[in-house]
Amino acid sequence: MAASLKKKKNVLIGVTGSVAAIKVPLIVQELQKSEGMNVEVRVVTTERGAHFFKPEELQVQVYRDQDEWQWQKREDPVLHIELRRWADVFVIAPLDANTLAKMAAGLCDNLLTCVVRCWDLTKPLLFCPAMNTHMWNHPLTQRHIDVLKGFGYIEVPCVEKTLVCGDSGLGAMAEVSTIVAAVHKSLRDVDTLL
Ligand SMILES: CC(C)(CO)[C@@H](O)C(=O)NCCC(=O)N/C=C\S
Repeated sequence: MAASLKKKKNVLIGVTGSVAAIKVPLIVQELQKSEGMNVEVRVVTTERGAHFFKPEELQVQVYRDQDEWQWQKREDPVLHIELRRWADVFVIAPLDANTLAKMAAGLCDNLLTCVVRCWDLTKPLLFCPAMNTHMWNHPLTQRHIDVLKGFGYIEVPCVEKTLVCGDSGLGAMAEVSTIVAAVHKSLRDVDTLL
């Protein structure tokens, strides 16, 4: 069946303030290809995340904190609720240490963490940690990751690399191909569930 006839799947990509966000344009491109699937991609970024890529170059809808404050009157939509309804899958790539901690504690002080805080736990939420090795090795990291996995969120584990700051070790975001494959798997799993 032609991809266009397949049921459209909506993928929301969350972007936070790790230097790995330089890979976001690649992730978007690969997900838009998605052979044999009809995938629509949108992006929600934190202000720190937007530092690492040019939202206007992505050719997809990119939501930022200020978009939440277009709300003026009672009947206006609430953006983080609209995004939770729209998305079939939510993949946060990269997930920096700060937003990891916020998610584990239920903080929701920006658009991205508000979508997380109201997320429909019957839909897949994938997270791709990315941080300096010394941050990764702090015991808080695994403690927070275990909390997220306790909610049923799916970890796409970081990998060992010589990081941009010169440190070597764990903390690098998973490869783009790994992230895309994990999203495709969760989309197929959602299909079999429905
Ligand atoms: C940027 C990329 C993808 C290049 O291969 C890789 O170094 C990475 O995932 N880094 C994320 C770790 C990080 O945020 N380091 C911050 C200070 S060292």
